[in-house]
Amino acid sequence: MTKTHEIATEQAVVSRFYDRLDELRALFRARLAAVRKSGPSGSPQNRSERDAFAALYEDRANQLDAIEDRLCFGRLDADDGATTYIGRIGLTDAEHRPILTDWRAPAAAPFYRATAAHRLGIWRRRHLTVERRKVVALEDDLLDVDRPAGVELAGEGALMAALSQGRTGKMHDIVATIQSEQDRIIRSEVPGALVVQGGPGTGKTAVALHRAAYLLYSHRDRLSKSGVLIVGPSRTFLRYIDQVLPSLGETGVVSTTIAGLVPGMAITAVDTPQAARVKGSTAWLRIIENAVRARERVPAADEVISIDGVQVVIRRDDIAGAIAKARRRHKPHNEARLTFVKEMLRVLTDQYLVADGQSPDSEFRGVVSEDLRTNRNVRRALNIAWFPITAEDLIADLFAKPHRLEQAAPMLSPAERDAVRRERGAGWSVDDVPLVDHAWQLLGPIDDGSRDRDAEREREQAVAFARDVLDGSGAGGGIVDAETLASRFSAGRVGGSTADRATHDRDWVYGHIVVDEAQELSAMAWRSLIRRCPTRSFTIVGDTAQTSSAAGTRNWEHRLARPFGHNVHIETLTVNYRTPAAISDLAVRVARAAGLRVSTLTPARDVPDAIRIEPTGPGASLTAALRLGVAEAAKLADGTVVVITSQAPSARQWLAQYAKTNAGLHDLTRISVASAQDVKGLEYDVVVIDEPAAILSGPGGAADLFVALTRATRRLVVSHSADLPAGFALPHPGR
Ligand SMILES: Nc1ncnc2c1ncn2[C@@H]1O[C@H](COP(=O)(O)OP(=O)(O)OP(=O)(O)O)[C@@H](O)[C@H]1O
Repeated sequence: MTKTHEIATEQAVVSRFYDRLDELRALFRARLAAVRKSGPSGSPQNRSERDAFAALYEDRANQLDAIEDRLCFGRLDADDGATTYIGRIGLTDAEHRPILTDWRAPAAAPFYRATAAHRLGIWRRRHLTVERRKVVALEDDLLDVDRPAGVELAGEGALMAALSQGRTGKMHDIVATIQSEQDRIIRSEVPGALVVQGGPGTGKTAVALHRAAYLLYSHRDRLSKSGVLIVGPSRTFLRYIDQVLPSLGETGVVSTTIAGLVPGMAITAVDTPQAARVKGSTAWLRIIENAVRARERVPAADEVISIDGVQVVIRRDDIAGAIAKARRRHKPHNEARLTFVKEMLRVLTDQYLVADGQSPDSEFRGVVSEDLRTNRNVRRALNIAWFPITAEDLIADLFAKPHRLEQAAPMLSPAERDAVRRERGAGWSVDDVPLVDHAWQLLGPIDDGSRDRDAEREREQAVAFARDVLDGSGAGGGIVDAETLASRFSAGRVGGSTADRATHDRDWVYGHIVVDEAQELSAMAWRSLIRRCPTRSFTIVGDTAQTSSAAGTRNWEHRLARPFGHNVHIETLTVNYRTPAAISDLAVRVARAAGLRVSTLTPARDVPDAIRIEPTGPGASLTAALRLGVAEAAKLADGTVVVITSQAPSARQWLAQYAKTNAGLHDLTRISVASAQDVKGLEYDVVVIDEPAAILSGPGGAADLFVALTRATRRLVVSHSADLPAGFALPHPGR
């Protein structure tokens, strides 16, 4: 058969898959519309079934809508004559016979694993390149050279084609070209923490995301209820990866940064390396506990308070007893405070009634207790003894008030305590987030009654709705009243998707957590994550050579031993799929010369003229870099350019001004400006680095320069007026 015929044959198959996809989309949309049309009436059971079906149809319709490009990308031909088509999702025909196999199904594994040496019963693996529903190319890997094939051998053509494409600013899935070392990790059933260590561009992020999709597929029952959390280094990074899982048909995943773990904390401050190191230590588990305990204290002396001429004494012994009683409840501080206050009010009410000549069982007991509760002096005295406080206030106080920190943190040296000193209102840093998170666990929310009021309002609405249902349907008949019905409604309520509920619940426990750029996490940040997944089912990806945070790690075993014990399995990726060989080699040389312990990197490809070094006059490097960036962007037919500089704010101003004065002259949408920190985990077609020596001597040091040097998929341009750091000398200098 000629190649054209082969393509036509495959086109017929692929068109059938798209027809079926369209049919299913229409089917689920119609079902969803029908369920929604049935309205809110019906028995409570009908109503909750209706909600469940609506959620199911909506999920499936959304999933089918998200799948469009490259629905089918592969075909396996087995020795026994069977043919299997591999796609992003599985499809069955109208008679429920499988026609397309999900890439995550066991039957699809040979597509990624089979080699000539280990054929796994497969003689041909075919890559289909499909653009807008049209089959445009075929590439075959013949695993049994004795078998004839109609088309020429294509080897790694599909992979190379994928790697050479212009970048769009969004990460794409790699489902059609996953390599076998990556597939092993994606499908790994390792319990506990699976660490994927690898140099830049080795596909760690891609592997982590595909593993999340794989786990959601193969452990759907468990994970669809608990959900998967993805933790990335920045919001920009999360935006960069946000299409990957939907394109694989998975929409129910929550993503966040460490900073985003505590809602409402705006990160505006940056810690010194010394402060970051101190704040990352698990000594804070004890320090914060001490700080909370310091808000539960027996006063120095008894206090006499007069209420309407009757005297009551707030006795130290009574306070000590009430504190002990409240602590025995093992509830968070703000919640346990209710027990403390209740106990003190009981004691004070007794005192008052006796002092007023009444019996302790007096019918006025309730009134007296309420008077005491609302009395300003009583309130103040009880607050001093058991202070209601938010997590943010507790931590801000520790930083701002040296005596409080000294009291809570005797294990820190005076220099360490000084390092974390910060005025109130000076803003939060990312290293503060795990501390506030831990404080929140020990404190809980302050109960100001608003939660009760909200719950009460919600309940009133539920009862009103239940009454309507009873009136409208004639159901109940004295067997069930509106209140009971309302309770049943709320018990069986469908409260949005798992991802929605997880996002809004601070105590949510996930079934699995994926952590990217995990080398940056401090020991305290690991605590925050473990609390969100106590089963310790984690995929952890990172590169210890790229660590820039002083609180991060350079050794996985060391950092993960405490939170995970022996449950840590480390895998390594070595092939660099991103950077052309010349750039990859340069980056490794510079990093090693700067003292980084860089993992071995084997570049998957090279491109000619990948490096250009541009010396400039003193002080002219940044402007030169920006001009070079603009020129590179003008040359690109597709793709993105970034100028990485330690002076990002000035560079942004320059670019904005340039855009104004050269309006219409250049398309500046392809070019952006960033610091080395900003580009962690990201990639661009062309990278222009301004003054590498300045990045090397900046806060992130060699790791930041290594990150900057490894972002380019096509070309690296270096602008410098200062001497280049060691390792830059090119074996064959670029122009
Ligand atoms: N099997 C593959 N097929 C096609 N593209 C791949 C494959 N593996 C990785 N890539 C591509 O290589 C690039 C680098 O991958 P990725 O960002 O996952 O690397 P990384 O190891 O996380 O890098 P870094 O440490 O710099 O963040 C991406 O464009 C990714 O799509």
